[in-house]
Amino acid sequence: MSDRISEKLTELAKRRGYFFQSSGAYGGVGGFYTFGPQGAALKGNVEDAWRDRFAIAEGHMEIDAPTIMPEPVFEASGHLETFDDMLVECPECEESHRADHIVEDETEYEDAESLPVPEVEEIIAEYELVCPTCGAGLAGAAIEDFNLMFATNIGPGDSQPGYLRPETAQGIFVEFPRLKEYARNTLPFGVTQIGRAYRNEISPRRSIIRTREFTQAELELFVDPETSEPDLTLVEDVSVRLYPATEQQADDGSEVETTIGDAVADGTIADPWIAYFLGIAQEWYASVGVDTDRFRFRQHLAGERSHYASDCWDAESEIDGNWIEIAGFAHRGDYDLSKHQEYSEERFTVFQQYDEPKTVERAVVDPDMSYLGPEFGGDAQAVVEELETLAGRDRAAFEGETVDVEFGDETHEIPVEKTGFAVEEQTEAGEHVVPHVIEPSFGVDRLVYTILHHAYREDEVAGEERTYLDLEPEVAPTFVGVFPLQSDDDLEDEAEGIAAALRAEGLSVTYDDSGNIGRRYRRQDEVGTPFCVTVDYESLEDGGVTVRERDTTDQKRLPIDDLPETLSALRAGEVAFEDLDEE
Ligand SMILES: Nc1ncnc2c1ncn2[C@@H]1O[C@H](COP(=O)(O)OP(=O)(O)OP(=O)(O)O)[C@@H](O)[C@H]1O
Repeated sequence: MSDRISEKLTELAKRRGYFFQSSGAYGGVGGFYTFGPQGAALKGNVEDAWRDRFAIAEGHMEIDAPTIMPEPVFEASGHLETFDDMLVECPECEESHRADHIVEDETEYEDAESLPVPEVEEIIAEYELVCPTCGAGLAGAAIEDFNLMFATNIGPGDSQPGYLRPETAQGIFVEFPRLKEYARNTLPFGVTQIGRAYRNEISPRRSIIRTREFTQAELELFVDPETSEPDLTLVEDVSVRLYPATEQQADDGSEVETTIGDAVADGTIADPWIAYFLGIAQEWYASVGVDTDRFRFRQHLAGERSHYASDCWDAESEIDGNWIEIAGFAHRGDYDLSKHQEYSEERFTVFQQYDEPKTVERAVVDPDMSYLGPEFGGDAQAVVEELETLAGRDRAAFEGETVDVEFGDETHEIPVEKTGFAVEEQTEAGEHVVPHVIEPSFGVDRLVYTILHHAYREDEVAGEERTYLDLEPEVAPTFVGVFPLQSDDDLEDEAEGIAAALRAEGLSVTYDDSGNIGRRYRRQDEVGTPFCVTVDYESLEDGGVTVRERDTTDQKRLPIDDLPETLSALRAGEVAFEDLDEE
């Protein structure tokens, strides 16, 4: 069944309102999907569950930044320069493809993305690789670096270029100087964001797995590299399946079944913060319905990592026999904040107090800079601050006859004696630290896809084939379906009353009175609704209804008056259906 699930799921998703290609009235456009009523509800529930675990339970903040940001942000972040994929255009049919994906699909190379372009061109020629669309040979076709960001103009004219953000993270990094104030200048602290990201993917494919607009849930944890540590006792017993770089490189390498505690102890996971997040992610993924037998964490190979990341692991789920990345966990060092500090006017540091004051030698400058001249526009204090950062950072800069001071857009050469430069012993209470960043970055769409795929079931009920989604109650778009057995005013009134009472209890309810009861059950099974309630003529006499459980199709007669309480307890997992007493 496995290799057909994706196709069946795409069909089911469209028919039952999970997701479908958008703008269909105009022929559709590749890489854009609309989540229908069921899909939007499932996605919303997944996002709420993520927020509960990664923001609220961890005590982190959540922000909501714009999706369009000005060009300097992406100059600083490096996206303008390097956020490229390898584009190869077929000389025959002119279809665009990702050259690295063609190489990975057709040869033994597993990580072509990290190879230099000329090497990929050589591999294409050597293996005589062909266009996946028309079969024409690709040897000799030039590979182009294609930047994935969508460009736009902010305001009329083209004087202020902007970009749709390719990740939510930059919206957090650029606001760091303000966010650290909200954290009362104390490390570590975390900032989360759930929002849209945009990448002009060369060939979007495989349904909502690779799209051009998607949702990310990201957490940026800002830590002091010297002093901040996670509490690993909270996750040490969590069982995980790891695929470390060493195993991937070994001839007969395989995944390792271990616990977070053991993986840290034997060095398989070197970074304690990454270990911490893998532990909580493992448990959280299971709670929203990822099948942990079809889930693993894979470490990036050295060549695959971004140059600034000291370690990186991906969460991967198995879909029709292939592993797909659904989240990345990276230790990004001080790269992001240092870059924004370098390119902007702000300070991206936190003052970290020493346990005890230290005596240090420091270059100091004369605070009275008024004699520097009119070119500083009376803003001598800003020059002093500039010099102080220079003094603190780089003593060597003072060894010449002049020092270069960058101020405004210009570099000024200032004679050392005019700066009042001297070395003095000072007692310092602490220092300005550029925090390091640990980033768990979750893709919501790929997770929604994984949840649906892993929940897809086919069985037989009363001699008929049935399809159902074994969704966790916490994320299922509808928790309970309520039906009158037949078209009858009294039954309908009673059923509508029950639906209203359940909604008032905070449960998501679908009321359905169309078609025969068997079809209504099938409909809810396919949507993944855990329970259905049917009102029949006896209900009007004895105040009881039939409650049916999705997976087993077992039915029980339960009192109407208790339904809100009983169903809430079932949703919260406080009681199991099989343990409920019948009327
Ligand atoms: N085009 C996309 N469509 C849907 N989700 C995406 C897409 N690109 C990235 N994501 C999601 O965002 C998460 C974090 O983004 P990241 O930059 O690490 O992805 P990536 O390594 O570039 O992904 P890939 O290698 O598959 O392009 C991914 O794990 C994935 O779940």
